[in-house]
Amino acid sequence: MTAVSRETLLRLDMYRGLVEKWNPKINLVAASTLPDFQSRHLDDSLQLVDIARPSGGTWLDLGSGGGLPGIVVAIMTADRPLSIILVESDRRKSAFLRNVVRKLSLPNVLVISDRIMSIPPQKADHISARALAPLPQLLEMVHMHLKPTGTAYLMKGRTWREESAWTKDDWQFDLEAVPSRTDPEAAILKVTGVSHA
Ligand SMILES: C[S@@+](CC[C@H](N)C(=O)[O-])C[C@H]1O[C@@H](n2cnc3c(N)ncnc32)[C@H](O)[C@@H]1O
Repeated sequence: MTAVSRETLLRLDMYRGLVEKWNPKINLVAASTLPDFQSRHLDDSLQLVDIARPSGGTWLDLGSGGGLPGIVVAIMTADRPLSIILVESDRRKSAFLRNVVRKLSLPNVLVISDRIMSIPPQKADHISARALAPLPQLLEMVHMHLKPTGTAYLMKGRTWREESAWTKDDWQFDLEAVPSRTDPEAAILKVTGVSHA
């Protein structure tokens, strides 16, 4: 991670505290992963900001859950003209996300409590998704919500190669797989130019 301000570190710490506080009630992350929150969740999300280096426009995080990676992106880019939208269908998790946005005084973050395919097309410059769905379903969502010139960052585990093969008959897209810093079997799939085959 590049050098960050004291305010950013404070916000990351407050975020971790809120996840720890609410996790027993709403299961934001697997309880077994809480002791490793930094390496399993924060570092995993932080690498996305280094890869994408967003300077402005809109960032749409699909299926945000407890805010990974969306809240982390919002914390790291709070001084940039980037509008962030978190989409999460679970009402309790959306309420948690709104609470985090308020407590951390995060500017430019909107939480939409609805299903991804039920909201109007967002024409986003950047899309992220972590632990949400298999690649064919993610491409459907990305196709609906990404600008033609935008980039999606799909955080995938060890099955990403197989999942890419499942998409061949239905989708055309350009893909660059960036190896994950936190898991040697995982990758961040940088996807552009999504269209039906
Ligand atoms: C496995 S969790 C992952 C959450 C978070 N991205 C993370 O990595 O910790 C998937 C989340 O996506 C949400 N979700 C699943 N399908 C969705 C949909 N169609 N629209 C909106 N949210 C959805 C679920 O409610 C859940 O919170």
